[in-house]
Amino acid sequence: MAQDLVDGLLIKARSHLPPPSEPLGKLSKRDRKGVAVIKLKNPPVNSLSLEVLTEFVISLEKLENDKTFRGVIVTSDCPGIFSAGLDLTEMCGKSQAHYAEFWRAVQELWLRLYLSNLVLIAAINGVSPAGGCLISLTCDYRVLADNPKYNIGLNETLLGVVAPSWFKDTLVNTVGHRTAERALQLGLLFPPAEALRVGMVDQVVPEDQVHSTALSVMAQWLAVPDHARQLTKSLMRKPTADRLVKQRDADIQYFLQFVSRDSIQKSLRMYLDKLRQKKG
Ligand SMILES: CCCCCCC/C=C/C(=O)SCCNC(=O)CCNC(=O)[C@H](O)C(C)(C)COP(=O)(O)OP(=O)(O)OC[C@H]1O[C@@H](n2cnc3c(N)ncnc32)[C@H](O)[C@@H]1OP(=O)(O)O
Repeated sequence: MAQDLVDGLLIKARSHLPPPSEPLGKLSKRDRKGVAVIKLKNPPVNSLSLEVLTEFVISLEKLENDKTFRGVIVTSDCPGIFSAGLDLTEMCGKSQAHYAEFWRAVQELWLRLYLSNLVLIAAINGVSPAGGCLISLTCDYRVLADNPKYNIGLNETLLGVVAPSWFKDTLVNTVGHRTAERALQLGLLFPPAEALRVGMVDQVVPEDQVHSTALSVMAQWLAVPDHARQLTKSLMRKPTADRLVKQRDADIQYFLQFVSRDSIQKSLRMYLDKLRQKKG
């Protein structure tokens, strides 16, 4: 893989342009070695369309297979928005085959991220609801920019849908059962200070320090021998991932049934209309 990936890897919805070079902060070259940056770029809100999900998986797979890389910083190229979560238009008015393909892609990205051998650090530089939050929760460490607008959480119930069991498991594994239960039932989106208090994120820092902090944290995680850290990560996470692996097809069937219901289609459409009308 091209060496310039060390400096940045843009995931774009409609382009496969080579990544622009990006300064990697104050760390020395040695510290930066082996660290790639995945910047989500699907304006206006970095929604996770089928195309973005697929490109994300391909990029991760390439990085996993390239032994030059030991860590990835996941961040956003859209100002103020880490990711608006799953692309709601992929779940509205489409065919069963499309829903199945979309959901398999969501599963695949989660599995890739959650079980990645790489150190993944989320540099959360914007609002991060639902699927956006899930991406950050799969990372090994989360740094959130201190901006009151940058809420983070699994707000699915507010859309009238249910976060799947593996979304729930990812949250429980991060914040514990009681906090997860309350957050999931109420669809809570936490502002930075609250997100830190409940353990949804590991650090809150001024906005201009998110990237440099992510790099410092990365250096600490990369100081641990890879094989020991990777096996420990697997020990912690594989039981959760295996629960989905064992019932992937059933999970897709459940999603198909759920998303095809008239009541769910109505809820999703109303939510999208509300977003669109917000502009006035
Ligand atoms: C058994 C399984 C059941 C199903 C489980 C499904 C699990 C679901 C997971 C999800 O991730 S669902 C998505 C949840 N996401 C949200 O609730 C976020 C919604 N968006 C927002 O709150 C805001 O857009 C924002 C992210 C805070 C940004 O606000 P801003 O004011 O900057 O932009 P907007 O004007 O609101 O949006 C611009 C543009 O983008 C469209 N849009 C926003 N979010 C999405 C999305 N998730 N998917 C598709 N499109 C989205 C929005 O409608 C606007 O469109 P236009 O009006 O420009 O056409």
